[in-house]
Amino acid sequence: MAHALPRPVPHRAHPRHRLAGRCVAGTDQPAAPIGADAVSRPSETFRPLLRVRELSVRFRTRGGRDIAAVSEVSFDLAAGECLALVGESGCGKSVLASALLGLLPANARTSGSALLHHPARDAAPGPAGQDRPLDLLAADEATLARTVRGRRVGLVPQSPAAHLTPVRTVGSQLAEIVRELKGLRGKELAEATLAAAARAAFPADHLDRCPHQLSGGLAQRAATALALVGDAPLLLADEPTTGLDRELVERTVDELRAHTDDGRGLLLITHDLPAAERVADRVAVMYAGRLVELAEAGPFFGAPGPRHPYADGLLAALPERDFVPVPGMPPELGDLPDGCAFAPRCARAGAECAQLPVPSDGVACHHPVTTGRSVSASGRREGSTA
Ligand SMILES: Nc1ncnc2c1ncn2[C@@H]1O[C@H](COP(=O)(O)OP(=O)(O)OP(=O)(O)O)[C@@H](O)[C@H]1O
Ligand code: NI
Repeated sequence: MAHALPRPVPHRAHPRHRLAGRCVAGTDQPAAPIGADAVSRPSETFRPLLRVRELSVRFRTRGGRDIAAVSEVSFDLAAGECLALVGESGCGKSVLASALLGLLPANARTSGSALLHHPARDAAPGPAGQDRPLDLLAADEATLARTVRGRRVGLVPQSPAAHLTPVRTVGSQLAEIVRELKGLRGKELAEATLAAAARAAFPADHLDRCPHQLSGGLAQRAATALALVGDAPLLLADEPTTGLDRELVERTVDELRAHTDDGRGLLLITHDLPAAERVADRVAVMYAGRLVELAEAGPFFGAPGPRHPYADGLLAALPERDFVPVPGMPPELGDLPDGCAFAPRCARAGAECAQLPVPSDGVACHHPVTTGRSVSASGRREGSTA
């Protein structure tokens, strides 16, 4: 049975297609570069929703080894923007999202900053300092629990089953969140709960089921419905389309994209590059804990294509393209080289790759790719190969 969302967002209407190759949504500033040079970006008019600088996460194992899960990640997320975060399994995407929400385990140590702004109020700072951005990495647990999670930052978790209460129906969990965040009661609450389920294409006739009675795809939709209720200014969606068929993938990412209307932001963590191409304004590519490329989605998926050899390989691995996987395996995050971590898998690697590349103009590579590609992630032809 098809469970329709109220209004699928037409692909061509996305802001990215109006902005591709130009500026970050709603600003006069170019897209943020990665790495240390991002810090020096002009900031008088650019008011990002989220400004992450030099974010690192280290896990200390029982054996005393350090796992470098996230290293010196810097990026901005503008109001109204969808940023897709992509990269192979284990490269640190979920750890990054957990760090932003204060959900890391006790053996984790973070450094850097992640400033969450009040988009509407930042234009006119208030007298009592209430409008100052909140550093999510420095905030205490009470602040995160009371004012951030679900309210200022929503999360579609990667493992919905682990985040849903197993012994309560989806309907009661959804109603509880709607009551808490919207203050509704009685008939209005029932109607708003049904509407919240429909937003994530969760079928109304399954609301009386407990999470363990649901398929993986339905549990995913339940988690998405819960995350959307608060209309949080920033939404982190960690693999929100796992277990969904193509049509539902597209409906789900369109609904998430619609979340960015009215100046809200979306960080979409996904393995699904065609889904990222469909809705993202920009793409951040992560490898072994580092951002290796941060690019406008239009040129990245179309022409001239990605510039980091790893990003180029990720796109080439798609069935719609060359269907050739990136050779080799990602490195152990507990035993990273001093230089470029991708070098052992990179056909372009040379002696200079023993040094860590300094990010420049959105790419961290000593010898970025310069030739273009001709086919989009979804297989669409986008002009000739450069
Ligand atoms: N508590 C922990 N202790 C030690 N290492 C951890 C811990 N949690 C995560 N890691 C490691 O951090 C790395 C990054 O994991 P993460 O879950 O962020 O990857 P990911 O990019 O989200 O992958 P996937 O696409 O499979 O979800 C992995 O190597 C993982 O083993
Ligand atoms: Ni993950």
